[in-house]
Amino acid sequence: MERTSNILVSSPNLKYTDDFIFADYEYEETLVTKKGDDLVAKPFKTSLCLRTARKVGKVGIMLVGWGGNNGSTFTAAVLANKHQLSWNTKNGTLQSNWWGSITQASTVRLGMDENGQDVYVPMSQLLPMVNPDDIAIDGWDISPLNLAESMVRAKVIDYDLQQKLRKEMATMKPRPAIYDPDFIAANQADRATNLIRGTKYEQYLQIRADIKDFKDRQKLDKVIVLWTANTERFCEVKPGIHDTSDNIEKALRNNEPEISPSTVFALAAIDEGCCYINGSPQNTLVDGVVDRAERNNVFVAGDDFKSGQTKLKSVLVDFLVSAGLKPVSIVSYNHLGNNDGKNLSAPKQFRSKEITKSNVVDDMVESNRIVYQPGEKPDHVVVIKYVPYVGDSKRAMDEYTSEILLHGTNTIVVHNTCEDSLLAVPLILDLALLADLFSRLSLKRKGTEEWTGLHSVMSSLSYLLKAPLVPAGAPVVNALFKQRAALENIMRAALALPPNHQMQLEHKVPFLMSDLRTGRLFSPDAPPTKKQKVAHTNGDQ
Ligand SMILES: NC(=O)c1ccc[n+]([C@@H]2O[C@H](COP(=O)([O-])OP(=O)(O)OC[C@H]3O[C@@H](n4cnc5c(N)ncnc54)[C@H](O)[C@@H]3O)[C@@H](O)[C@H]2O)c1
Ligand SMILES: O=P([O-])([O-])O[C@@H]1[C@@H](O)[C@H](O)[C@@H](O)[C@H](O)[C@@H]1O
Repeated sequence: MERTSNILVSSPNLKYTDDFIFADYEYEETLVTKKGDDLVAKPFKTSLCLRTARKVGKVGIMLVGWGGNNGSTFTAAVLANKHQLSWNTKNGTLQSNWWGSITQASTVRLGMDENGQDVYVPMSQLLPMVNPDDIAIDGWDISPLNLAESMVRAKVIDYDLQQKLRKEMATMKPRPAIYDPDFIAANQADRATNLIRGTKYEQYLQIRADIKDFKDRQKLDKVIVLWTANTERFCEVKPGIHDTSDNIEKALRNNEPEISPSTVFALAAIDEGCCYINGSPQNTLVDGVVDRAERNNVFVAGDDFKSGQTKLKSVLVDFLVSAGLKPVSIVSYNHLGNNDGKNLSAPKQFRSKEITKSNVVDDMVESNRIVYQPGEKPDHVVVIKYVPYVGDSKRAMDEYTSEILLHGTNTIVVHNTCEDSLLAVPLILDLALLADLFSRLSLKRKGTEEWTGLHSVMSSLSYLLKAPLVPAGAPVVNALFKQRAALENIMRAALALPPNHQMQLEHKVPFLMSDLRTGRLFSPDAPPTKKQKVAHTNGDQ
């Protein structure tokens, strides 16, 4: 698709200034209340104003775990696309791309043309977004290898492309990081030689200094800190320690053992005003961290990139349940041989991943009380095995068994082989770009003065995460296309455009079909044109 020209919305509800896009938007919902045996559905609307800052500024991403498969592959992908590199393989010459990134390689339905045909535009064109070529990258790793050495170790990028990237990536070296052997597998100890020594609080101060240093050196307007380091065991959440910002501050200063390295990174990022995103499954974002983020008006998001098996599961189960079928057994097995798989071969680290991979069907099951009794759930098993030989090429096998008409059964078996990092890296880009976009979005009730941002827990990013963190009391949505619709429609609202409802009545209702043909559909108040008069005379209503 050729790069479209700028999208301009022509509406009395939208105003462009040099600095902002202002949108008046009627947010509509339906309140359902139970009255005796009746469910009463009452539509309601809230008049909102949305404001999107147009100036994107210079954005930097600091990766925790920069030297890992994802971190090194992300860096390679940014540089390969920035320099528009091509490279030779046995299948011929290949060009760089961002396939798998919804911001860079997916489209959104903008509306329809005068013939009623859908018009799609790149998601990146809807609202001002960071250009991936302009991103500055830095980060930390407990391993001392520079990014070229890390890329070679990862064995993800084709050899010829590696050669074109090595020189520039060799100049990139991860900053020393926080290592606590109690939180990641013992088999990671041999790479843990690039460390910040001292107490947790001293380490916290060093991380803050690192962020400041990066921001100053690169003259950045914004830094996003994203965890793509090893999966940690869940921390044991303790009242008086993890529950409030003040308590976690005290615990940090007291060197509390149950404050994990990832939570130290999160607190440092938040206190430097940086959005913090958790790409792994552990419970980094405990209540005290969220409390801190809310007090500092900073965004957090997590947990665990939704890249492969789980992403497919959040589509398949949604399809089965919404089709009135009843998934009764789901088995997800995979083996892989990268360092992530090595770390996950330890029981406590696997348990973190098992949790995020298992909870993804809950909302879909809850949505259908016809096929499921209250509390009833499918059998659901997750298995991950470490097989060094296959490296980053994850082999996933899934079996979905559902009950169908008259208690028949249907079994779907899926086999999926992929370079796991090539699936995760586009999500890292999207998480960062969408976090930046939504941090430039403000809202207020129409007729009031005070603008406020979205909630600090950025649940709008849930499409990209296995176990979406949501504000207290909010429902967790895992169904992938509901998540995607939410993302698209929030972006449309910022342009004063209604949600995509997919009804296409102009192709289903004869008089609307006629209005479409005559052009009356687009200007119902205008005096009928000659075409419309003829249509009217011909009885086309
Ligand atoms: N498809 C995917 O690759 C995918 C999908 C979902 C989630 N994840 C998660 O993303 C994370 C990274 O995956 P990966 O394949 O890049 O793993 P990896 O093991 O290759 O990279 C992790 C890096 O983190 C470093 N590290 C460990 N502890 C650290 C710490 N405290 N501070 C700084 N660096 C530290 C390690 O040295 C390593 O270089 C894992 O937690 C994984 O579960 C990956
Ligand atoms: O995203 P997904 O394919 O469901 O889950 C993946 C697991 O199957 C894999 O074993 C693990 O190494 C990755 O980190 C990722 O979490």
